Amino acid sequence: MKLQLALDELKLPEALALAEKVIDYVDIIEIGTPFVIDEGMNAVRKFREKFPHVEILSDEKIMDGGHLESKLAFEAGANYVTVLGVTDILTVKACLKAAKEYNKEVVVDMICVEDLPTKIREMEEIGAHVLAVHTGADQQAAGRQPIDDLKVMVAHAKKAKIAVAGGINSKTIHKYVELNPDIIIVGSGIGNAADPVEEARLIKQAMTK
Ligand SMILES: O=C([C@H](O)CO)[C@H](O)[C@H](O)COP(=O)(O)O
Repeated sequence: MKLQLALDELKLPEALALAEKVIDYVDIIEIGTPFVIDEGMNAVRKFREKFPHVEILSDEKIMDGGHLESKLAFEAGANYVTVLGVTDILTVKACLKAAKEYNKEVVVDMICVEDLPTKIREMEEIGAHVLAVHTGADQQAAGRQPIDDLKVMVAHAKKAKIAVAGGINSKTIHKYVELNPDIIIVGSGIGNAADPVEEARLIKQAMTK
């Protein structure tokens, strides 16, 4: 089970400094969507330079132009790029084509997908590498969590790797670990913690028990 650190809210120097502090507990560094909007692929390149052996995900949440936008991430050094499950299947296929050319992986973010079982089947049929259930920040503010979607994902996914995101922290990590996803994504739980290193340590400890 991998821990993905989502870097969403920081500027590049602060994000690099945070990652350096917690890197021992982190398997995948996510250049989060707000960070991508702010810094572009420059952030992916800087993290690739600084952490040559750590996996990097570019959270572009692609909605169109799947091949071109995936290529940007892979050429900058990302191992994974995200595409939205709610988009056209042609866009996801275009991301997968780029991933094959660069020997990288595509994560389908299932945020706002209404019929998860059908979408899971469609995404597995075309060979998506990772399927991520995700309760977004605005949904979290309305009190929602990704645990029920993760249960549906675990019941229906047969071959894709499974990821989960949405407000997870050291207090809630255990119920997600019990469902044994391949990747647990934590952003604000670590980034906004009073002691981010201790929070990352507790989360990783819960994942490795
Ligand atoms: O994908 C994310 C969100 O849409 C902002 O871009 C976050 O990276 C993801 O939800 C993890 O962050 P937390 O929910 O704060 O753990």
